[in-house]
Order: sequence, then structure tokens, then C-alpha cells
Amino acid sequence: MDDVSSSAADFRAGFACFVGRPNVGKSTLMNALVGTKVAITSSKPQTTRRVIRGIVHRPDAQLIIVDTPGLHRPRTLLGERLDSLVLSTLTEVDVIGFCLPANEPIGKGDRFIAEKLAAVKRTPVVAVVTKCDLAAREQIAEQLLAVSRLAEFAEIVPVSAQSGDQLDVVSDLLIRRLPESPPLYEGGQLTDEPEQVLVGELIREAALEGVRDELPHSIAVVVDEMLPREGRDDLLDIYAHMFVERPSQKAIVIGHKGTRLKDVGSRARKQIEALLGTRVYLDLRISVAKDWQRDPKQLRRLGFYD
Ligand SMILES: Nc1nc2c(ncn2[C@@H]2O[C@H](COP(=O)(O)OP(=O)(O)OP(=O)(O)O)[C@@H](O)[C@H]2O)c(=O)[nH]1
Repeated sequence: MDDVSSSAADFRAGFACFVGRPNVGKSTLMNALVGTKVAITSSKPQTTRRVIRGIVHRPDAQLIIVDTPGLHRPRTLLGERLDSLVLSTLTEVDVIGFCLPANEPIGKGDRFIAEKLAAVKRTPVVAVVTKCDLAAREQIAEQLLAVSRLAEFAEIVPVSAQSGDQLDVVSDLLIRRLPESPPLYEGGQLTDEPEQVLVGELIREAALEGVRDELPHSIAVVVDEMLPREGRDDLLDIYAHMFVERPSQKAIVIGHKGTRLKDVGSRARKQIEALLGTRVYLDLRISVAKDWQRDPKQLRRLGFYD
């Protein structure tokens, strides 16, 4: 049996979140740290709209990662809500990881976030220089220097989520800033995001595939129901609704004679089956919810709470 009393004394547990411009590799880094795919990654910005937690379990610590959407200037009501969500997350966590890619110069967006972070005085910020596999050694060195001039950071650490290089160092640096505390979650638990939300994200990801330029942020997904098929323990019925803002967008998602929608459904179904480890029947509908991004009532219905 483990000696619980002695290990509890040095155990650390707490919360971290990653911020950074869209597309800097926050979700990929979190997934790599946690070791399983819980957030959605894509090559286009702002796919992460919800706070998703992944948990790193170590013998000496438990690091609960809250993944935040890209911090950006508000453009729509949805944008404003996201930003206030991000800012309230920042004050609630024990440590913040500020991601800046190694292969792009520091820009306006990074400076904007650095300013916001400077206002959150209570929480230590570790600057994480991401995507180091994409940059040469000198470029990484220059970036580390540039980051050190950007603001005061508790630490600056280079990492590649792709190659796995320095992932353990990132964990260590974050964990060092957590309070001494017994574990907050049971062992083996990887995420406390309700499965329904993850399933919705997978569907949204499949629906955006190939049409991101036309419909960048105009698709929302609500999973109405997930339940085992009666008399079967190997099949799950999932009923989900996609919402777009205009009839023209609906036509794009459906495609010629419905071929695209069918394709979206089958791609999403495969991802969901991989996530849940069971066979899935997916009933996927699409509706127009006019200007849902600007309408507080619709936003609440679609799961974006105040
Ligand atoms: N080569 C390389 N690519 C990476 C690495 N980390 C992320 N990427 C790629 O960069 C792109 C963006 O990564 P995400 O993890 O979705 O970025 P994000 O910051 O979470 O983006 P938002 O959700 O838009 O805020 C994806 O195409 C990733 O595959 C890395 O370490 N190396």
C-alpha cells in the first residue's frame, strides 16, 4: 500500500491555464501535457470556445489545466463574453502559461495579452515559447531574449508539443507554483468536461472542415441527448443540432444533395467512437438561428453562459 500520509505532505495540486493569441499551440500543448486528446486542435484560429480541463497526474502532483479560448479584442457579443471568461479564469488559477510561438516575431496581439497579464498581479506567469521544432536554434534563442524584454515573467521556457521536447520541464515549472494540497481529482481522470460538450466540439470540428473560410465562427453545436440504444450495450444514440446564422450557411454545410452533411456526420461519428470507445449512431440536424453570435438568449441556449 502507498504511504499516503508522508506523500500527502509534499503533494501539490492546483490550476493552470494557457493564454496566447489564436493558433499559437495552446490546445496542442495541453493535450501533449495531459497525454490524451481532450481539446480540439485545428490549423485555423479560435476553435476552442469553452473552458476545457485536462488533468496531469503525477506521483507528486496534480496539475489541472484549464484551456482558455484565444484572448482577443472583442468584436461581437460572443467575443466580449469570451474575453470576460478568459479574464476571470486568469484570476482564479494558480499559474498562467503565456504561449508565444518560436517561429513568429512578437506582435501587437502578444503585446496586448502581455498588458492584460500585467494587470493580473496575483498570478505568476510562465512564458512558454511553443513550436520550437519549427525554429532554428538561434531563432529560439532570439525569441527567448525578445520574450524576456516583453514583460517580467516568473520563468521563460521553450517547448515543442509536437516532438515532446521539454514537456516535462513545462510541467515542472507549472507544478512548482501550485499550492501544497491533497489531490483534487481521482486518479486516472483526464478531463471533467462533460462528454456531451466534447462530442459537440468534435461535431463542430467536422462541420468546419473545408469551409472555415466561408463560415469561420458561425457554427454552434448542441448535443440534445446521448443514450444507450435499448437492449444494446454496444451502441450509443446521439442526437445533435448544428446551428448556423443564415440560410446561405446552411446550404454550404448541407452541400449538393446533402452529400457534405452526410460526410460531416460520418467523420464526426468516427471521432466520437474513438473518444468514447463505443459504436455510435449519430442523428445530426441543422437549423438556422439568426445572428446567434449577437443574441444573448441564443447564446445561453447554445451553452455560452454569462
Ligand atoms: N510544428 C508544430 N506545430 C504545432 C505545435 N503546437 C501546435 N502546432 C500546430 O499549430 C496549429 C494551432 O495549434 P492549436 O493547438 O490549435 O493552437 P491554439 O493556440 O489552441 O489555437 P486557438 O484554439 O485558436 O486559440 C495546429 O495546426 C497545430 O498542429 C508544435 O509544437 N509544433
